[in-house]
Parts: sequence; C-alpha cells; structure tokens
Amino acid sequence: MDCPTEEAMIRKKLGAMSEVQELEFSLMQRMLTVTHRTGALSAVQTAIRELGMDAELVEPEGNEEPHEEATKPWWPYTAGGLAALIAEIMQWSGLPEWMVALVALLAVALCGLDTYRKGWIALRHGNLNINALMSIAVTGALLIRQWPEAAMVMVLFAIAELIEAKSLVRARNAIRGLVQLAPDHATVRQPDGSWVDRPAASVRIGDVVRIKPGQSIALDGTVTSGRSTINQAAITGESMPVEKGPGDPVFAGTLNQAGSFEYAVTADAGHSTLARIIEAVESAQGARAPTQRFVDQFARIYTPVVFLGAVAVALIPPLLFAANWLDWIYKALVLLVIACPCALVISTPVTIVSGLAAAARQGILIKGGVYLEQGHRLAVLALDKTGTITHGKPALTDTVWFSAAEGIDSLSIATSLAARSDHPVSYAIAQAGRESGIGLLEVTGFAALPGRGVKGTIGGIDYLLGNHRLIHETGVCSPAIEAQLAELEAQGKTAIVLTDGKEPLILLAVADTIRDSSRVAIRALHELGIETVMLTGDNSRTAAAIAQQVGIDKAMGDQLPEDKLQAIERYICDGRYVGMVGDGINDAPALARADIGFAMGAAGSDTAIETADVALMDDDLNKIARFVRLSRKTRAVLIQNITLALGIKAIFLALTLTGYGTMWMAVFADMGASLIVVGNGLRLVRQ
Ligand SMILES: Nc1ncnc2c1ncn2[C@@H]1O[C@H](COP(=O)(O)OP(=O)(O)OP(=O)(O)O)[C@@H](O)[C@H]1O
Ligand SMILES: [Cu+]
Repeated sequence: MDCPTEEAMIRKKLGAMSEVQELEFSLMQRMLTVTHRTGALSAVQTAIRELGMDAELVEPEGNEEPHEEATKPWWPYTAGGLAALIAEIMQWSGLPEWMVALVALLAVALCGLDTYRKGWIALRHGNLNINALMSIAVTGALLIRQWPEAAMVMVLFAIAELIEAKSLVRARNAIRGLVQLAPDHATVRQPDGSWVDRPAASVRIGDVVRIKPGQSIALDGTVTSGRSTINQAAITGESMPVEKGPGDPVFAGTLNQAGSFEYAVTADAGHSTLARIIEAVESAQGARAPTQRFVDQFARIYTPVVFLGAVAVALIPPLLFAANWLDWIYKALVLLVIACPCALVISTPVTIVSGLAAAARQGILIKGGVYLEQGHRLAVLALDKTGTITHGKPALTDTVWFSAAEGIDSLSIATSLAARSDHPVSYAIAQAGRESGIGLLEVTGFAALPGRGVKGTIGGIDYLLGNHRLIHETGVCSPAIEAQLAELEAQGKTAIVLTDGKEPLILLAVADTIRDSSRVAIRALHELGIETVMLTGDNSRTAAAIAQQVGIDKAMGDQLPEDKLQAIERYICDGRYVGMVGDGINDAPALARADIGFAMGAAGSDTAIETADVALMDDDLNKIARFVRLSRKTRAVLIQNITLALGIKAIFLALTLTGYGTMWMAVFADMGASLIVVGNGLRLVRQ
C-alpha cells in the first residue's frame, strides 16, 4: 500500500465481501488487519491480488523483521530521465516531431509502465488514485502532442514515488528503532544448577535468569537474589537508574548497570511489559485520530471534485467561448496532477505516529491518536490523593485509647482487622502491629465497607474499624471525637476509629508522605493553564491540608466512587475537557468517564496498561504536563502540515487557471509537499 488512495481501493473491494467483518489499516506500517470468517483467507488474498497488490502474511509470533522492500533498480529511472531531457532538447532545437515523439515515448515506457498498470487497475475499480490520475494526465499530454512535457511528468512522478516510499521506510524505521528491543537470549538456571544460554522465547514463567553487569534484561521478572541498579529508560523514559533488590520487579528491555543478580521470570517473552507497550503503540496507530478521519473524508471529496473541475475546464471555455482547445485541455491535465491528495493524507498519520513514538520513548503510553490529538484541550485535571499525590504507603503516627473495657485489647483487635485488608490505611496499621509484634486474633465475617472501613467479628463481638463517616453512621460519634479527629486531620493525617457498635475504643492515625515530584508537577500543570482538583475518599480536612501542601487548586474530600464520577460529570457538563489520574478501584468509574483517563505506575500492572487511555509507566506526575506539551506540539504540526499541503494545492490551482502552471511544476510541488510534511511530522520523534 503506497498511496492512501490505495487504501480506499482495498477498503471498497474487501468491504464488499461478506466474509470480511473488519478492516484495519496501518499505512505507516503497510499493514492491513482483516477480521474475516474462518477459511476466507485465500479469498481475501485473491481479492487483493486482483487489485494488483500482493498480500504477505505476518507471522503471529516472534520478532518479525519488516521485510525489506525489493530494491527497484535505478537504471530505468536514469535512462528515462535522460530520454526525457533529450526529448526536451530535441524539441528546443527544432528537430522533426516524430523524432521527439519517439524519444519521449521511450522515456514514458521506461518509467511509466508500473504507473499505467496500477492506474488501469484503479480505473477498472472506479477509483481515481494518483496512478490513475497520472496515467490520464500523461496520456492526455501525449494526445495533444506535448511530447517532452509528458515524458518529463512521467519521469518526475516515478522518481517522486520512489523517494516518497523511501522516506516512509525511513519514518517507519525511526519509530521502530525507538522501541529498544529486549535481547533474544537469556542465561537460565537448569535443574542441575548449571547456567545455559537459551532463546528468550523458550524461557518459561518461574525460570531463574542470571544477569551480569552491563547486560540488558530479556524478560520480565522479580529479583530473587543480588542487588543492582537498572536503567529503566526503555520502559519509563527516566534514565535515572533505579535500585533493585530481592522482591523488586525488573522489566524486559531495561539495562542492568554495575551489579549482578538473579530473577524469577514472571511473564513469557510475548507478554512482557515491553511487548505490551509495543502492541499498544501499534494498535494506537491503526485507530484513526479525528483529524485523520476529517482529512480522509476531505480527500474522498476533493479528488472527484477536482477531476470534474478538470473536465469542465477542458470543455467549457472552448465550447462556450471558442477558446483554444489545446490550451484548455492542457490546463485540465495540470489540474489532474494536482488532484491527488497524497501529501495531505499522509501528513496526518506520520505526525500522529511520530507523536505516539516520542511519548512512548518518554514512558508515556498513549492508547490512541485521539488522546494525543485532543490532549491539548485538557482544561481540568482531577487527581486521586492516595498513591497519586502521595506515595500511598502511610505509616502509623498516633494512637489514642478511649475506654479500656475489661479483658479487651482494642489495639490487637484493630490490628487484626486491619491485617485482613489491603487498603493503604489498614496496611499501615497492620504493618505497625507486625513491627511491634502484636499477635493477630481470629476474625470471622470480615467485610470491607468501601469508602468507610472494614468490619469483622472477634471473640463473638462485631467490630467496626473505619473513618468518621462510619462511626457517625453507627452513632458512636461525639463532639470530643470530632475535635480529636479535626486536630489530626488538620495535620494532613488520616484517622480511623475502632468501635464495637456501642462506644469508640481506639483511634489510630496514619500519615502518608507526599511524592517529591507532585509539587513540581502541579506547578507545571498550572503553567499550562490547567486547573487541578483533588478527589479523594479521605476526609475533607486531610484533603485540604495535602492539597495546600502541593498547591492544588481545589480539594474535594469524602468522595465515594460515585461522587468522584459525579464531580467529573459536572466538569464535562460545563463543557470542559477533563482528565483524571488515579490508581485505586474506587477511581475506576471516574477514570472511565473522564475524557482522558491516566494511570500511574503502569509498568508491571497489566490492567493499568489495558484500561487507561494514557498510561504513565512510572509514578512521576510530571509526565502529564509532558503529555500535554507533546499534544500541543503535535497539534501545531498537524495544522502546519494540513495548511502546507492545501496551500500548495491552492497556489497551483490559481497558477494553472491563470495560465502559469505547468504539469511538471505541479508534480514537483506535489512531491515537495509530501516530503516536507513527512519531514515535519518526523520532527516530533525527537521531542
Ligand atoms: N479497608 C480500610 N481500612 C481502613 N480504612 C479504610 C478502609 N477503607 C476505607 N477506609 C477509610 O475510608 C476512607 C476513604 O477510603 P477510600 O478508599 O474511598 O479512599 P482513599 O483510598 O483513602 O483515598 P483516595 O480516594 O485518594 O484513593 C479512607 O481514607 C479510610 O479512612
Ligand atoms: Cu461525627
């Protein structure tokens, strides 16, 4: 698939087949994904062959190298170019017309057979692709005996096609090169304890792999022994090395530094985080961004309109105003040359793909061109507190005993309940209990109360452990407790209370630490004109205290999942483009509703990579500002490219109608425009 008009041709042909359910084009990748009924593959291939193209199956597994385009020989182009030039000179020096014609026809034959063949197939399928247009234009020029002109146009066009194909190959490779590949071999421990080099694809989950200093990591896993620092830039975009010790995750494609270690494989080669990233970027390219859809639609109308215009230009002035036939036919032929929207159509995907690749390189995984293109509109960013602004690893800070009923150890009851939950607040309490050696009691009937806390039965008594909302609803709250809570919360701490349903027993407060990156990130967002709002299940006072520390515009506390959802919806109703960052399950509905849902720390979390619109591979909130800036740049380049492509066409339209445009100038301009937009789009990769 060379030209976008070829895509239209395939779409028309395959789309009409009842066996075919879905078509997904990636012109950049020259890849077509066909969803079809079982057994229809050969029919699909035959249909494509009838269009003059050859379909090649992509191997489902392994690192398929993009097969090198068969390099076309250069000599026909050189010879054709020479012939065209000679024809021009012969015409100029007044040699007989039949001689000029002969040399010109030779040039057309040398360079144009392929174009004629493709053009003829397209015409038969009722498609006006660039090949069809050029075939008509050149044939027309020959018929009105513009010999050297016809030869020149054909040669220039053939060379332009060649250059465009080559520059697209370059674009593809540039993008592929960004996604550093993991090594294809790993040193695996055998049952007898020896170490053997094996292909990464054959390593199974649970195998132990050894990594030496300076070695790249081939598979995802968890460190079992040894220590080192690893450069994870390939995944997270951060080149600051990260310390790794037993229990820490390591990712395929990252680079070990000075230490050596062993790790247990957690995913096979095809399912590593890196493989998922590549997969996501590739499928994001297939999905069309809005501009691309617009451009495609425009192109669909543009070409036939210009074609009809050309017919009108050829017929109307001579018929109605007795103008010179040959003059106006020539003008019509120039119009045919400018009727191809190639530069316009190719400009958008190149730009979007470059943007996606640039983002991936910085550890930002964008799941579709839409988000890259629309990200510049981001007006409000909602952030979750726990785990997003803070580390999400609070520690116990205060313990307040209320009543000491005989024989009841409220601290170990609270610890035992907390140990059953994986909520960060509970986790902090359980952790503190473990450190001070508190024995755990047996809990029955345990249940989590989302947005409130937990409940469970110990020694025949039902206990509740949770936030103010919970104890207030239970009716054991008192002004004294509220005062105590208020004091702790004003310090940014989160307090929960244990009750047996009759009276409060013990109060435990935990404090989380704010990520270093949060404050800078929030400032960067404000500089981009984005309003920030914190949505948290934690109480409003703690929320306000934390928000104030990091400089967030607005804090909304005591948010149940549906409240978070409603908050997002309110912004959407106000017509504002809203993003949301979060991690927990309590954020899921809001994340899904937001115009752009960001997930943090996506490396190692498959669900985050799969469900988010934009996945940030590590925990650095600064990536959101980076994403917005990249989106703005992408948009600027898109607008530049579209303006450029259309502008050049408009200039030539004007030149032609006023009698200054020539055919070969139009070909030249079209080729120039294509090269400029591709180059401009590729600039983004280096962002
Ligand atoms: N399992 C639990 N153990 C202890 N406390 C809990 C538990 N679940 C909820 N809580 C209490 O309810 C509050 C709200 O919880 P929720 O899970 O909705 O939000 P969060 O995780 O604290 O904050 P964020 O919305 O910022 O992620 C918590 O701050 C905590 O005080
Ligand atoms: Cu209360």
